[in-house]
Amino acid sequence: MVVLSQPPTLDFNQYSLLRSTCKPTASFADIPEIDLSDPNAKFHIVKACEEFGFFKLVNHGVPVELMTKLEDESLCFFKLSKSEKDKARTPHPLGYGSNGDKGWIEYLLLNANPLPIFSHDFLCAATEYVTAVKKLSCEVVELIAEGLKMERRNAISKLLKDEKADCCFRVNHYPPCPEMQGLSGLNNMIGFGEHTDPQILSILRSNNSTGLQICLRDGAWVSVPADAAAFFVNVGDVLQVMTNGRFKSVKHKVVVDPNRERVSMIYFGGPPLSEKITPLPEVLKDGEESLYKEFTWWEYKTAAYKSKLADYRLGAFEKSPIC
Ligand SMILES: C=C1C[C@]23C[C@@]1(O)CC[C@H]2[C@@]12CC[C@H](O)[C@@](C)(C(=O)O1)[C@H]2[C@@H]3C(=O)O
Ligand SMILES: O=C(O)CCC(=O)C(=O)O
Ligand SMILES: [Fe+2]
Repeated sequence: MVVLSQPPTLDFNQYSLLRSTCKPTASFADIPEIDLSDPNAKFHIVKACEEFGFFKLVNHGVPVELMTKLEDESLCFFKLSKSEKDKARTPHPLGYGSNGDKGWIEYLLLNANPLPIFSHDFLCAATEYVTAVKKLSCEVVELIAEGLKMERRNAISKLLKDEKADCCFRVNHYPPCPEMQGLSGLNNMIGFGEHTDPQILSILRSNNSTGLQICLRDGAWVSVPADAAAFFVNVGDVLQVMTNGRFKSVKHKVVVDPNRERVSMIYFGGPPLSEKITPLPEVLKDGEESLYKEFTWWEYKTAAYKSKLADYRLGAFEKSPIC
């Protein structure tokens, strides 16, 4: 029998943390929208990665039923009792997790290469979804290579296609929060604190609830309008290094409306652990030097997992300027 879980409860510290850090933010209609069927998509993607480190992807070819099937399966999991869900807590960081220092969230974090056996129906839906999104992520980075006029169209995609590629997949659930609903003046709270994603790129899909916010170059936070049929793509820290800072890893966070349930599914495309991360030679102009020290993805990931969510993780890997 499936037992519905009790809504999570807030203690005083969590409550102050969640409410104190959010201010209302304007919805931002100018998020770059890339139509994958547009022959110039590659140039628009490069421009969006340079200006925002973020874009919306439409006409991507992934059937919406594949998305909703996994969303439904995920909700079946999150509706289980706490003790059932706790059975999916595996050694940190993978498996089921909740709240912690991130915000008002519970999640499943899975290794995408290959996906672990979980429940049969969840596994089928997740496998189908991850296969489609992985293919899409390779298409996107191949367009990036073309847009950057690189000879090796597969310079980045070969890392994601590698059998040892360190990719992971996450489903986030931001449950409605009854304790917040009754409080006047509070119509939003931190679901996932501000951070950048460490990998090459992330592909996100959410249900029709808003919540995702990105930080623009001038430091302003803007809210991304929800679109359950689209994907949203983030430049990650590794892609920032591979483009020698030409693309910026976008700072983002989730601020949720306590009256609405949000579900998001994110594929994080990372390279093999042993891969040396350096700027792609094709991206460097004559005489341009790398802004970063050489490191492997394993070294970066290890350091990232020791850091706090909001830390500027690339800082430790930047070369000090020569005066
Ligand atoms: C606090 C942390 C959570 C995180 C690992 C980290 O130490 C810093 C980066 C965080 C992040 C952000 C993007 C992804 O959601 C994630 C899975 C990742 O690879 O880096 C999370 C990590 C996590 O939740 O375990
Ligand atoms: O849940 C979301 O919409 C975004 C979550 C996120 O940024 C992450 O999991 O890294
Ligand atoms: Fe993220």
